[in-house]
Amino acid sequence: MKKTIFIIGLGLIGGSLALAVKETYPGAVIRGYDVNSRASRLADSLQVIDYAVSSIEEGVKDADIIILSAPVESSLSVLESLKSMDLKEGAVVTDVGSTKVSIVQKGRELQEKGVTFIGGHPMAGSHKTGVEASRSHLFENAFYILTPDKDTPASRLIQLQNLLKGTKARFIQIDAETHDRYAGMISHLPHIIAAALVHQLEKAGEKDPFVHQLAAGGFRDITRIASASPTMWRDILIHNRGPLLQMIGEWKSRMEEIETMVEDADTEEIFNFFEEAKAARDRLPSKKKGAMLPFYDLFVDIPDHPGVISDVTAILAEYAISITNIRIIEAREGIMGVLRLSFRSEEDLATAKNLLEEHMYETYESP
Ligand SMILES: NC(=O)c1ccc[n+]([C@@H]2O[C@H](COP(=O)([O-])OP(=O)(O)OC[C@H]3O[C@@H](n4cnc5c(N)ncnc54)[C@H](O)[C@@H]3O)[C@@H](O)[C@H]2O)c1
Ligand SMILES: O=C(O)C(=O)C[C@]1(C(=O)O)C=C[C@@H](O)C=C1
Repeated sequence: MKKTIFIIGLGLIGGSLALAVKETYPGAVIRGYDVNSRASRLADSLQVIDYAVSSIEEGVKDADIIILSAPVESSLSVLESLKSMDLKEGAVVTDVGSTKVSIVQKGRELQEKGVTFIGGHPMAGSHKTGVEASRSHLFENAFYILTPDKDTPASRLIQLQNLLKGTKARFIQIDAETHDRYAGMISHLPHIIAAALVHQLEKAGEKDPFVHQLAAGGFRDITRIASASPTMWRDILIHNRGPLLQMIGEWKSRMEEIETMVEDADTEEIFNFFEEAKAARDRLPSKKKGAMLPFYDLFVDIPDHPGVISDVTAILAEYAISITNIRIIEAREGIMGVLRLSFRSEEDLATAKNLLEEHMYETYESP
């Protein structure tokens, strides 16, 4: 394919898309632009893009596909500025923003220019930011939501999905309002709660600084996402206010129900609360089918003795299985610890599991 792609916003998502497109279409030309010239230079020197341009006007010239991958508020400003620029007749413009209603509304205004706007949201990511964190496999097996209009030409939709097939994501189409409600529930509300938990720990730490040292396993797992970009999340909350206000209201009622159970020391209700949550959590679709699980984790029981981690990594290295992340959980002197290994793909995870089990390690996929 000899198409010209222009990516605006060269961070984690823009960079990951550029890498995925290049893997499938080495002949495609990928231009990039970022307001932050350091990000542009880095994307260029890491060869995530073919070359950086110094303005959006320059980048859109003759571009067949334009991908907006800046935070939502910035993508909205870019969409506004595209209205007065020379765009190629028939070009497709898309975005990757975590909210869709306001973006899709603004995108529609480009239609008069003979271009097609299709809203998009690859539903995988990370708490890391910047082009240096990008990887071509970031979206593998994740849902990639597209929000076309009724009058979006099917040919353009197919063209966009073909371009992005290197992401190995699962494309689905839903309307922008439904998207924002779903994303509010499974991504935005959890993010607010994670950040609020961190604030609560901070407050407690003012009186008892040692409490920070104790924040391990569970707290770290549930609050990992609170390390994400504040700019990105500010924009998400501002552009998904309606659904989020309703969900925050429901959350407060849930907290009040729990408060009552605890106040009443209602053992039966408390047990049911956890039992029902466990059953529902265990019923969630597996990684194969679910969204939002870009990391393939394997948990391995390890005895507490020197050399055990290098033994595990050597077994995997022999079969060229890359580990993308490694962490020891609950290793205390003299007892079994748990090693959490993250892999790039489900295949790597399955192979690693077989290899380690052949070497008598006990493994499991959820802790
Ligand atoms: N991080 C995730 O997990 C995730 C997942 C899916 C979608 N998204 C969405 O993707 C978008 C980008 O997120 P990210 O994680 O790549 O963030 P990032 O911070 O890694 O990258 C964003 C980049 O956009 C640049 N930028 C900001 N304003 C710009 C402008 N006006 N013109 C050009 N560049 C501009 C920034 O300088 C930065 O380099 C956001 O809209 C976010 O909602 C994020
Ligand atoms: O895995 C993470 O770190 C993320 O927060 C990724 C995550 C999410 O799952 O909520 C965050 C926002 C995006 O819009 C999509 C994905």
